[in-house]
Amino acid sequence: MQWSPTLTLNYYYRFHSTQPASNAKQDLSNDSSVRSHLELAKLIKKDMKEKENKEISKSDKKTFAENMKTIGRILKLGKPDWKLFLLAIAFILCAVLYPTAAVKLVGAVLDAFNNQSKDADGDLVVWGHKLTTVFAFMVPFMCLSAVCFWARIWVLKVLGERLVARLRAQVMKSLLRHDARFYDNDKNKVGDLISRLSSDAYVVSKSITGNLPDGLKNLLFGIISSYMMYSINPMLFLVMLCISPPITFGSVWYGEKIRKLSTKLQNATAGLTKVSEETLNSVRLVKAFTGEQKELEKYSARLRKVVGVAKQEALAQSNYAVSIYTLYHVGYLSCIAIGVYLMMKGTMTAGDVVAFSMYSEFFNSALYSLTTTYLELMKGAGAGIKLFDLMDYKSDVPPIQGAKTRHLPNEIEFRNVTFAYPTRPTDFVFNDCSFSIKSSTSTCIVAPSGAGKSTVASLLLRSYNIQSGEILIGGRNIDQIQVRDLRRHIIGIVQQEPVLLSGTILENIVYGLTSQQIRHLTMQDVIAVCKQANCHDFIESFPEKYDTIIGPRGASLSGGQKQRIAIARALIKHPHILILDEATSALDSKSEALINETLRSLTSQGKMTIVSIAHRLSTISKSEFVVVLGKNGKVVEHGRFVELFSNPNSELSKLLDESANRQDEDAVDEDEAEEIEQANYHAHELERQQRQSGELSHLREMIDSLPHELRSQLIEEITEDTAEKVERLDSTLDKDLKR
Ligand SMILES: Nc1ncnc2c1ncn2[C@@H]1O[C@H](COP(=O)(O)OP(=O)(O)OP(=O)(O)O)[C@@H](O)[C@H]1O
Repeated sequence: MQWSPTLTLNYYYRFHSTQPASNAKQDLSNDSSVRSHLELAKLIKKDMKEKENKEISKSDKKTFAENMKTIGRILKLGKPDWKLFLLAIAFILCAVLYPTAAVKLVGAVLDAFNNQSKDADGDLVVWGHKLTTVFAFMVPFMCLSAVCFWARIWVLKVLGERLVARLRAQVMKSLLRHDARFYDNDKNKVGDLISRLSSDAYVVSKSITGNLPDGLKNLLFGIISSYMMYSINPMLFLVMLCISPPITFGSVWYGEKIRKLSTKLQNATAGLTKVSEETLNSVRLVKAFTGEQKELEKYSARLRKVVGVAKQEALAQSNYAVSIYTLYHVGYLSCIAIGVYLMMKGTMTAGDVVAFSMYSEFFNSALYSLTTTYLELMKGAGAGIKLFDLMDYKSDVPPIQGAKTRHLPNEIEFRNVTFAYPTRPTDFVFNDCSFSIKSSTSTCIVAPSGAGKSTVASLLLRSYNIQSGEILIGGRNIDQIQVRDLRRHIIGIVQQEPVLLSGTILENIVYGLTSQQIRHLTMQDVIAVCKQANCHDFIESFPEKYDTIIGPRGASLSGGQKQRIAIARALIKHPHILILDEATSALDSKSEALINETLRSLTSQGKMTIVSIAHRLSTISKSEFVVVLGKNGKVVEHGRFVELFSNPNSELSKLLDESANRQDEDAVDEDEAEEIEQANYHAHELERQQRQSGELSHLREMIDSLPHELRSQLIEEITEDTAEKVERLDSTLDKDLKR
């Protein structure tokens, strides 16, 4: 089926019509055009996104109790700072008292002025004191309030940063403890996790340290101004109370809508971070495949989404603000109107009306802010739930459970192991698989691509739990050994694509050692290991030698140099078992031979069992034993390399023949191509020669057909030079034909 815009429309229509989505997907999947399959990929991603959104909206519907529980958990994180928190509250109290007293003073001064209450010196008397005395008290009070205001902001900022640091540290700690299953999950992409650690932690901290004290301040404002209004005029206060609830309920209802939109915005921003993170991490690949435009389009699509949600949020926020503003001023104006009416009736003084209206403003704004506080708290709780979800994940492989073990005999046994990756639970990589590896030997795992060689390494490191069977090291089931000890003291690994961390070469080499081990280590020890790994010479050739900074992920080193440092990093741990997963694939034959010599001497001294994973015959042949895995998840052959290799019917020979044939086929293809090229050249030359000789004979025929005299005359006229030219042409033709 050819792809066409009509087809796209068709599928679009189907997706938005009653036709089941699975049918459209099926059609696309059966289609042979690449565009259909790319379209299918888009639909699959869309499905995944929808699923994710459903989960988000489910988590949005957390109950009030759950949210409160989360807030309690967040507050617990701030426990070490409770004294600082109390201090902040004291500052808030002090900062609140001054403005409420100032309002009272305004009313009192107005009334004193209206009533002309003066003392014998003719000075205005307020609250039984001269106005100057009252001001002499109010000015330092105001200064103290300003200091408290400043201190409140400072203390809360510090509190917030400490809380967010504690939260981030705890999340990071849990993330580092999670097993491979967690990271295999598509939900836990690195970009998402980074976004959780940065923005969600910030939202939590802001909602607790910013909102909780603000809420407290507004609560105090609300209580004090209610009391003041009640004391000025209880009836007017009751009227106020009738107007205020709509503000409260309106705020809560609309605020909830805004909260949902801002969660949506947070998620859209997280998506943007994810895309940019992936693109920038693979920037070399993007450039090599000129994928800049594609990446920019992906990023722009995400940006458009963010702007779209931000627009919705902006609209909701302006609607919210204008409704609150209207309600708020309706309350305020009604209060003034009733106050003036009461003043005219003589039941209230002008000072009381002014003070009451100012208190009502405090009251309303406190009520409004309290609803915002509530919503922000809920937002913080939402972000907190996501962070606590990350922290609460239960690893299948807890790092510190099991017996502490530092020394074990080096033999390995896979006993009836059945295993499928958690993300593909029905696709069994091993099915009742058994083999054993003798102590202090070197064994190579050989298998067709995708048959599970690297999975053997993952299972030995206990990155995953197996479904059934046992994996034994030195006769002990590895699920009874503490994972941390297993990885720290028993197994050393050099991975297919060794990852180095930013820092110096030395830091990378000693990365796997504990601080105690480093304390007893000398530079001579490091150099000895680096010589074994054949990396000492090139490290010494750098100006900063072992203190050379190697850039992020070892960017300033070649693939082979990285591999050798990774080998040194594994060897320096003196592991009982060394796993080499295509560990020497980037090395030249000289370096590989040197390293193999080191490994041979380590195994012959009985210090180490080596399990290597390789494709190349040169690497496989260095191992004493070979385990051949089949595609059926079982071992198809196991034995000494020499014996299996010398037997042409062995599975190993067949596997190696297959790959050799593949190489031969490639070579045959190259020969064929050369032959075709040569044949084309000959054909072309022949054609040219025929054309030339054809033209010549035609000329001869023309000359022969001329009358005798004319022919002689023409021949005379043709100079010797021309004859020579013809001769030369003839001889060239002869040469060409001979060639
Ligand atoms: N994290 C994972 N989640 C799900 N499936 C996985 C995961 N890692 C590997 N697989 C699948 O498990 C199977 C075995 O993979 P493995 O990497 O062990 O093969 P391999 O023999 O080392 O292959 P190669 O020689 O190509 O490196 C493959 O089908 C692979 O797609």
